[in-house]
Amino acid sequence: MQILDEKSLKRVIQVRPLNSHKGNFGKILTVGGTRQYGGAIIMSTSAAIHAGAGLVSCASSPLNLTALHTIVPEAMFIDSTVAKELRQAVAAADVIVIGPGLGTSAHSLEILSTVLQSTHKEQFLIIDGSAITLLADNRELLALLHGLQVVFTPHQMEWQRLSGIQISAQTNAQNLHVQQALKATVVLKKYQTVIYHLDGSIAQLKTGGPYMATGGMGDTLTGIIAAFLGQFHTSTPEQVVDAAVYIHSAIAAELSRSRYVVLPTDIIGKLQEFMLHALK
Ligand SMILES: NC(=O)C1=CN([C@@H]2O[C@H](COP(=O)(O)OP(=O)(O)OC[C@H]3O[C@@H](n4cnc5c(N)ncnc54)[C@H](O)[C@@H]3O)[C@@H](O)[C@H]2O)[C@@H](O)CC1
Ligand SMILES: Nc1ncnc2c1ncn2[C@@H]1O[C@H](COP(=O)(O)OP(=O)(O)O)[C@@H](O)[C@H]1O
Ligand SMILES: [Mg+2]
Repeated sequence: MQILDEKSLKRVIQVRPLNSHKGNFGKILTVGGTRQYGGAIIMSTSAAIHAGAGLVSCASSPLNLTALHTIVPEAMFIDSTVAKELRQAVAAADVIVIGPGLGTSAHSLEILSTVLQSTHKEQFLIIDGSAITLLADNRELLALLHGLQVVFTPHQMEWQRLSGIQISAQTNAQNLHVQQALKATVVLKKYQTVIYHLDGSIAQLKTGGPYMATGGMGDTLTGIIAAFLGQFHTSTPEQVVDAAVYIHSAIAAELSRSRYVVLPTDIIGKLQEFMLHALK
């Protein structure tokens, strides 16, 4: 098993070519955010922007539009209640995040279904939060993932729902068995997160701690993974996911030296500086 460390990050982050533009650093679409959970998709979107994504669009309820643009005017907005707009936005993306704050209503399920039907095999699809819970409850949708490049980012309860493995029985052997059947990368989030890769290799995080236990922390991670997959093409997708998971907790660990808890938005605010330092 590989332990994630600074080297995991340094091998992925690259100096940007001078002759480049926003189109070279990934078009990201984040999908989620009901009335109740608007903050979740805003944090995912903001994290993607701060982690260097070239163009980021957020598909959400119009209720979240003003808040989104107040926090990150860099983001474009798609009305997720209009299926045609959503389909077009999915088609235009390199990386799609679905799930932060999506909720589990019938309308949330429609949005998930539209996104899964519109995603194609050249894109990366990061499935998190409510989208994992919805897939666990509507297993016929799993067939739509066939042939797609999927990264699941469940916490232990979401993984229990999707995999059927009780939290107390979530051993590497059990988890690998289900992950390999899903033919997807699984980032199992917990104290010392474990990443199960498509080739059967396993990476583990020893960085990070309970100062990260604030709602929105996982939503923020999805945006970082998306931005990294969208812009770092000299490493394998496995290495890129490892680097994104590492930087999220490495920033938290550094900030925890001077504060009791580290907020998801604190991590977002530190991404640009930390990425620059990783180049040195
Ligand atoms: N500000 C916001 O808008 C927020 C929205 N959120 C969204 O809320 C929706 C529901 O997600 P939740 O995760 O809150 O609810 P879930 O019901 O999916 O999971 C939470 C439950 O899982 C248990 N659990 C067991 N092991 C865990 C682990 N290792 N990590 C985390 N929880 C563990 C918790 O105790 C809790 O009972 C998602 O769409 C999520 O994106 C949350 O991210 C919280 C913040
Ligand atoms: N005690 C802890 N030690 C290390 N990391 C933690 C701890 N508690 C939470 N985290 C991290 O915080 C994130 C929580 O993700 P998640 O539960 O999906 O949050 P949310 O859905 O509220 O955004 C994960 O990356 C997890 O590894
Ligand atoms: Mg979550």
